[in-house]
Amino acid sequence: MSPSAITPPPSSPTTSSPTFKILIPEPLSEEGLTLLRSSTHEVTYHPKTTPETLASLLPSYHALIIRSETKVTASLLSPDISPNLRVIARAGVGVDNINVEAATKRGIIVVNSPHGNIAAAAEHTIALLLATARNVGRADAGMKTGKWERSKLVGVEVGGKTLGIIGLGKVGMKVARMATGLGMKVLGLDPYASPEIARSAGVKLIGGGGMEELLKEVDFLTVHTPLLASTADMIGEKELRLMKRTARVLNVARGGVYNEAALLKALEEGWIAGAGIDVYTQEPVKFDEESTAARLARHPKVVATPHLGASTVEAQENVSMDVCTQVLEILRGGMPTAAVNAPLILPEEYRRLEPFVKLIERMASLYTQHFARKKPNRLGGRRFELTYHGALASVPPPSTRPLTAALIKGLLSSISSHAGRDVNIVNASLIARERGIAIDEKFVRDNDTTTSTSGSGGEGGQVTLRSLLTSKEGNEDEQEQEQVIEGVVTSNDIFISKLDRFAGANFQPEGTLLVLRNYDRPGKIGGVGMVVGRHGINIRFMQVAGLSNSGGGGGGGGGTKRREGEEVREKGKGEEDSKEALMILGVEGDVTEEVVRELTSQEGILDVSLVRL
Ligand SMILES: NC(=O)C1=CN([C@@H]2O[C@H](COP(=O)(O)OP(=O)(O)OC[C@H]3O[C@@H](n4cnc5c(N)ncnc54)[C@H](O)[C@@H]3O)[C@@H](O)[C@H]2O)C=CC1
Ligand SMILES: O=C(O)C(=O)COP(=O)(O)O
Repeated sequence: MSPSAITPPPSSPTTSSPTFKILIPEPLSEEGLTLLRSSTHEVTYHPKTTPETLASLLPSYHALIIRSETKVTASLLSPDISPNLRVIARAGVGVDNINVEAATKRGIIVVNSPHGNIAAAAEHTIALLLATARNVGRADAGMKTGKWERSKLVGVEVGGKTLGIIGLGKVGMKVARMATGLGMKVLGLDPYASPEIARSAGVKLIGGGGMEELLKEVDFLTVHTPLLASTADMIGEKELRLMKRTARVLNVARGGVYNEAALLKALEEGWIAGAGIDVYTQEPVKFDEESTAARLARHPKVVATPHLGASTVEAQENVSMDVCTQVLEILRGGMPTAAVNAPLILPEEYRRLEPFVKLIERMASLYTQHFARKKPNRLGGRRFELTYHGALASVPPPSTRPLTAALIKGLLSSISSHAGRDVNIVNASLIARERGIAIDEKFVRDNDTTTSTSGSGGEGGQVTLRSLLTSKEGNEDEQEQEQVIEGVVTSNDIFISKLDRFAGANFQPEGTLLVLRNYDRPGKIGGVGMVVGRHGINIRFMQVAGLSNSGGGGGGGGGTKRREGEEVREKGKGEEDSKEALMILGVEGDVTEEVVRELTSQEGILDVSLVRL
């Protein structure tokens, strides 16, 4: 996807293939590892890294790929321990082992694999359901020690029984469908579930406050919520006491959604009949410490597995590919498909926004380097208005966060004073607020403006970036009150069509540009050509833009490309001396301060900006 949506490599051009460092401190399936190793990045695979080693390794890494055992705490996310970190990828669903808030504050993107192991988790739940019902664990353990026990291990059938599911998300719904297939009656509790979808899966949705009703009725209970402050200890002593003495409970969600001490007591005192447990508050369970988790895992009425919900060959391939693909995409500046701390934007929507993201980022960077270069701290206290015309205005996207993030990123990328943080979709609005930059957006459905996108099919559009002072300062000259850049997306390319008061040129915002404001008099182009030629600088293109109100764009050639050495007809002969024009040169070579000084001292040149995009 986009080479410019999120974060460019530190001080390296986005066009090259940068090398970043990726750390994988937990087991990860080979498919994703192979993908990472085929990139230009440096991959460190240490599947048994201890927390201490992790802290010592992290400073030099840009990406961290983990599963459930690595705890990414706020202290690991402090700038001194992980100064370069830009993405944490969870090869699985649950992100309760990551301090997402601390990551967000630092603009670190957190991604996961929301679908990759869902089938595995649901199937494991059914495995525990049946194993718990039929004492499979104890029977197997007995056989291994030579015991042929039949009468002690009489189980119960699940067909015709009632299963209660708390949390009807991806895993919960899958479990529901499988359970109805086993002939079970399914009751569901989830304040955010869709009643239609639940009904279509044969689930009777219990209304809000229906926990008590559900607990009293079910023969089996399974929880499939994430571990959140609101779901921690959701099933405790009070809830377990409401259940039938013959009921069995399952936990393939997270240790902590059931209160472990209460569950142990319920099993020991016979308030419930059994449990199937895959996840614990302490992982790995420390058996030598006799923790509550260890006592539960050892309990004869418990079928215990060591967090195996996602441990199938297929699920591990899925999650590994999901997160490795996203990590590579993020490291090359693109959009993740499953960012936990960024607004969800569908890949097809992002593809549509991609050229606009690129255009706006370049427009904003041009803004800073052209208008604000002498006073970069003056970005704060300005209001930036993005006006979308054409396709984007006709069918506005569900989210313009990538566009506003591109604006902030472009504004700040050429100046280093944004506290060393990379700007991305995760932290852009926070950084803008901190810097006093206000952003407005407008959608203008006018047919006229789309004319500049002719030939672009339906996907073209025009964006106007207008910057206004929010407070008028005494010494501000008039030109600084309102500054404008207009850009155009055609189906294949992006162009700048207006810069400040000057229009008539259409230049591609890329590479090194020299933007010269001059009196529109003969001889200017020759003089400029001489200076750059003397310094061995090659001119890729030259365009001249005239005052936009001078009629017909007045831009000396209306955007006609001029190459070095070509005979060019100087514009403005006979016009008043005071009339200004803008000369835009795309150049290759070492444009030093000296070159800029020399150009500025040329007769009739009012102002020169060096812009690197
Ligand atoms: N044991 C394992 O290896 C695995 C465990 N998991 C765990 O399963 C959890 C669920 O995964 P998904 O189904 O993919 O998540 P999901 O986000 O699709 O579904 C979670 C559901 O819980 C509901 N919910 C949240 N708070 C609730 C509450 N207080 N009461 C009732 N419902 C509530 C939500 O509305 C949502 O529908 C994950 O967060 C993870 O912790 C997931 C995969 C493997
Ligand atoms: O995806 C999840 O939420 C899981 O719990 C899977 O954990 P794991 O990656 O197997 O350590």
